[in-house]
Amino acid sequence: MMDYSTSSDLTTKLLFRQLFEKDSSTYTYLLADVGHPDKPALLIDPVDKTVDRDISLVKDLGLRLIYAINTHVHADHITGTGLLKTKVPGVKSVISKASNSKADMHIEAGDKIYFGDLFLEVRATPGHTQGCVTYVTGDGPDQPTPRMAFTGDTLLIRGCGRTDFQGGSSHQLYHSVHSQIFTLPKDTYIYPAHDYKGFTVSTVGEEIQYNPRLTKGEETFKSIMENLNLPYPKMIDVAVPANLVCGLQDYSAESVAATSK
Ligand SMILES: N[C@@H](CCC(=O)N[C@@H](CSS)C(=O)NCC(=O)O)C(=O)O
Ligand SMILES: [Fe+2]
Repeated sequence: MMDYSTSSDLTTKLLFRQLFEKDSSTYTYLLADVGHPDKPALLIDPVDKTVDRDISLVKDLGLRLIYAINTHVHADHITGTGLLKTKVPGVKSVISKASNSKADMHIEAGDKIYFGDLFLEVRATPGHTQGCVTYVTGDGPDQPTPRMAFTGDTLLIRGCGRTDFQGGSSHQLYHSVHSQIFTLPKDTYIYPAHDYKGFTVSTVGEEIQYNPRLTKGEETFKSIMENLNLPYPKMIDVAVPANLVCGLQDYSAESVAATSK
């Protein structure tokens, strides 16, 4: 009798959705282990404005949301992680220790964030901000998972995050990308936190070959970054202080305590 448990069946354990918030051109990612009886799920870089959409999708798919994760302290929109905590019981907020922000869990390089049998591994990729991290999918015990890197604003498709505020450093960003992202297998999918040109996904191999900034030597890269002449994000003065407390704009003692416990 034929064995139909082919490798494509084995990869169906990971449920993956890419979601978009149009005002800030932000991607939010939903991942879940649907092979696990609880169907545990996580959201990467949720936006406050689209939290209800995300919760509704989680419900439709019968998932149990356990983590709301940020790649960094965003400057252009308010994170949905704090709001998700108030709307979905049991959700834990996650951000890097180096971001110096309030969250339930502070992660650092090498940590693994498990959802069911699957996990995300943390890589420190500072440069756009001091606390930027990239989350890379890892395999379950006996199931291969498509390899994906959630790069936040460190590596964008054919671009990269700016380095002119929030402790940014083009020297650090250059080395983060070359040592932590470009060393991943070339077929690793790149999923960034934003896209302004209509791209949705790239690969490590594609960016090594075609990224117009990061294919250059470091000195040329620094010069490109110094001459971007981008206006500051419109929401920076509101977004950064709010995102340092998980996106909750209510600074009452109860709310901050709830966010940081
Ligand atoms: N116009 C937008 C902000 C655009 C912007 O500055 N994007 C950031 C990522 S969000 S912190 C960035 O790093 N861009 C790099 C680039 O090359 O575009 C707004 O006003 O919100
Ligand atoms: Fe950013």
